[in-house]
Amino acid sequence: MIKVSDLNIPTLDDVNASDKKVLLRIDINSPVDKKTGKLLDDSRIKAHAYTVRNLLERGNSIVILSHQGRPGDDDFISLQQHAELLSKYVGTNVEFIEDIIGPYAIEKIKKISRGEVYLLENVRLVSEELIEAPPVQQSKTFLVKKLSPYFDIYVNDAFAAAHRSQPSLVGFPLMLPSAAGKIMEKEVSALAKIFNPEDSPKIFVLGGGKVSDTLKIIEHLAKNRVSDRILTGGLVAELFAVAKGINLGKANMQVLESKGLLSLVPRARKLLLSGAPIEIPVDFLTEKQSGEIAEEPANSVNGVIKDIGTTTIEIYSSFIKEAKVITLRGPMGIIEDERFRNGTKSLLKSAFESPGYVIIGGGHMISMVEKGIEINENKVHISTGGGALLLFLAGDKLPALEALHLSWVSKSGKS
Ligand SMILES: Nc1ncnc2c1ncn2[C@@H]1O[C@H](COP(=O)(O)OP(=O)(O)OP(=O)(O)O)[C@@H](O)[C@H]1O
Ligand SMILES: O=C(O)[C@H](O)COP(=O)(O)O
Repeated sequence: MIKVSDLNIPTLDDVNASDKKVLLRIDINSPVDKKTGKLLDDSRIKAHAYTVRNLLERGNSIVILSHQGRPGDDDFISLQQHAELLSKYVGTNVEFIEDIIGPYAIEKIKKISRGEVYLLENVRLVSEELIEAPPVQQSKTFLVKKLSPYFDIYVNDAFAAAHRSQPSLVGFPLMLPSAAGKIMEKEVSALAKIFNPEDSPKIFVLGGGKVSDTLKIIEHLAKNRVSDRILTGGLVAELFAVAKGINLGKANMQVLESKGLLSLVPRARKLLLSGAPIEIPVDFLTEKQSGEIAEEPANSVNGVIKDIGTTTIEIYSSFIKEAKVITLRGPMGIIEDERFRNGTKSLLKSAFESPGYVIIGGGHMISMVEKGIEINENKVHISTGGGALLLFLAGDKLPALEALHLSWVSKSGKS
């Protein structure tokens, strides 16, 4: 059993998870190369392979659900590549099923035998999966009603998606005996150990492109007074720069406008005015239409912002080196292009050199952790989570964990 604030969450040791037909939800949503459509990082796939192996050792048959990207985005792709990589890391064939709730998937699921593993197609192809609603409502969706009759238990290992109240994450626990998987268990226990609310200063380095989500996270961090300093990068920094009244130039304003981010400026401004400890870059690495790359002060930017500049790296690094806990999520720049990785890589280096605890989250951020470097697990936690990690650290109750608790209470009669 794991305890998250006042909630008991069942683990694989609390339910009968041997010789069963298991429906397993994982989060193998990974960064994708926009040009080739190939996965740029397989950290999450590698992590969840551990849970799949553990369930196989218990004599189960396993059907896996996961998502990749969001409809309309470049990284909204099939899970075929993921199945190949998962097979490699599990050490057994993970058959890719190009269906989710249709007759083909159902026939395959009916006939699955002990020791077999199937990965169903990207669950976000089912439109219901995009709608967030309470567990009771999600338990009545097509997805949950169609799949649950064929399984004995539901295992949720998707810590990285635990902040979403979507059917595949919160609907099944009301229909089936349910438990947290190994990665979910490991994440929650490690974070409870490493993230002591008393430790200070706590620094959050927040970048990347999920600006609306990150704004919500910063609102929660500020409201719950969890952070001493928030160092912004990526598009998140651009939003706060505009909210501060800095003119980022026509090209960057167009980028923000085309992504619908200008509507967030009033919320960002309110946070700044309320005294939230938000820092923005003093310089950027930019690219002009001619292809020329330059470092420009934040208040006189001409090119398109691609990374933070060297003075910002120096200032941010000095804060990082004095922190007791450093949490990093979302890159500082457009890391798909190696010319714009320096900001992110330098801040990661500073974090590793700092005496403080380091928590790294988000698919793009963890892809920048150098392969093969030695990680001291007592000092560094590399999370599979991005948004979920931050909301968990901000003290929010994650819907997927709440649903597992609800399942435990209703199926066992215990609290
Ligand atoms: N200045 C910028 N302008 C445009 N895009 C940016 C900028 N800086 C970073 N990005 C983009 O942000 C994306 C990654 O952001 P994202 O918020 O998804 O981070 P993440 O670490 O993958 O978190 P998660 O796993 O939770 O999605 C990258 O594709 C990167 O190109
Ligand atoms: O990468 C993530 O944070 C998770 O996979 C959740 O993805 P989402 O933000 O598209 O729901």
